[in-house]
Amino acid sequence: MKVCKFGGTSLASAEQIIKVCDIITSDPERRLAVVSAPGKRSKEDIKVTDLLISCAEKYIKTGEAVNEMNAVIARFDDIAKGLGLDGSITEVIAEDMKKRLSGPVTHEGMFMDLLKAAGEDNSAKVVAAYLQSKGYDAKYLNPKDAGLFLSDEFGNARVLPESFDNLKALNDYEGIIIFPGFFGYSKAGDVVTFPRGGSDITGSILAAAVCADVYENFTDVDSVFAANPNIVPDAKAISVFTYREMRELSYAGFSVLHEETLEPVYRKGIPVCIKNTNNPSAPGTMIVKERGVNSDHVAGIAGDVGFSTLYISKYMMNREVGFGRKVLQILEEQGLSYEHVPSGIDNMSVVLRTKELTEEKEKQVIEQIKNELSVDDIEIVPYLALVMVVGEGMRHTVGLAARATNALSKAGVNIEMINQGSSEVSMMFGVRANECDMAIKVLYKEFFN
Ligand SMILES: Nc1ncnc2c1ncn2[C@@H]1O[C@H](COP(=O)(O)OP(=O)(O)O)[C@@H](O)[C@H]1O
Ligand SMILES: N[C@@H](CC(=O)OP(=O)(O)O)C(=O)O
Repeated sequence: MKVCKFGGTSLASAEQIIKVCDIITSDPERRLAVVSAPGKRSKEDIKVTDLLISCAEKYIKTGEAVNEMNAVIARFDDIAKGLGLDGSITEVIAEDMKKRLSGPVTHEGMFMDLLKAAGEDNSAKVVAAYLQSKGYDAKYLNPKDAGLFLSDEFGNARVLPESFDNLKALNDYEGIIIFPGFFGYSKAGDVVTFPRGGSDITGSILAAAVCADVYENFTDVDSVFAANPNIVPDAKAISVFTYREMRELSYAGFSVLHEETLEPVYRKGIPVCIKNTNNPSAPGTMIVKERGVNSDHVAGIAGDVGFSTLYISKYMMNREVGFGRKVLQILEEQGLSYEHVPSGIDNMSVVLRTKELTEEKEKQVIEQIKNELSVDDIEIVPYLALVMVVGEGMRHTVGLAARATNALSKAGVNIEMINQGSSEVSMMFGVRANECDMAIKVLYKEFFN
């Protein structure tokens, strides 16, 4: 069996959904399809998930969101009409939206997830209805009925291990299953979503659970390129990446695949193929366990903004047993996870995601570290970007770091931090956020031109 996932761009309009259904039905092995919420039809358009977030925010603030709800229903109605479906599917969606928007908000995170999930849930109902209207044996399946259980971390859920056993049964269904991505249910029965872009994760979980032959991830590009094509327009198309390379690159900014996608399929050794809904005959990019490493030492270059650095210095830090543990414990108490911890004899830097750092948490962390660890200096500096050079062949190649630093310095990009060694397949450079794109461009030129 092939598990295929279609992203928001592939579900954005009736025209796109017809392409999706043609792809599904063109191969009898494609029996399990995961769909996202309708995405942008043009650059200026708004994704349905973003409409739903605005709707939830308005309801939380004012207790009503009729206009926002109608905007969502109108998007689906437009699609249903374009697909030639009768009005009953729009009625189902309108009822569903009204139900989600009834009653008091007892928990904001929970309510937000309930609303966000409506995009994928109703998208799956529309796709299933269209396939049925064309005479196919297709059905919408709700994640609760399938047994997809998640942790109750609203907006940031992780799959619970028992889900894999539950979902195995999907193998036995003979028709086509249309499964909404992005959300599942907590053990208490509440809707919980993955982080944004998380329909990719749903697809990977299903592929692992049914031991699929391949997990096909359909998007709007012919392949994954060696750098983000929005930054390097003529970037080289890459035909094969390893799981490790793709994990590092998606962590660092290759938004084509969510960074948490690969874990379930990696464990089962299921290959992933990124393909284009608008050009399904193009071979796409394969992601596999191993690839032959030839002269392509560097496989890709990615970068992302949105990081902050906590700088701590204390004379003789190296002699203080437990110093690092105490710093990380203070972060843990504030519910903060860390990304990287480069250190020297008398200083330690901790890289954090800026979006996790509220003003209050920042104040608490600084005060606690000052009081409990008597440090000489401490500050949190925002606007850090991490740029990664990734490739399986890098560990066997001498001089790559020198080439990278040289290229950055020639372009006048100031390197704030370097981390090499914790991963055998990557080098990480911390640069100022406003120099991120420039760093990607010069590194691409150095290693690919
Ligand atoms: N290295 C890369 N290779 C290909 N696409 C990339 C890369 N980095 C970022 N992208 C972007 O990822 C987009 C596809 O991902 P996404 O917008 O999430 O699609 P979907 O709606 O299918 O989920 C592409 O249109 C492209 O702009
Ligand atoms: N619709 C959700 C989940 C998702 O995965 O979407 P997409 O496949 O369009 O990236 C979001 O916008 O975050």
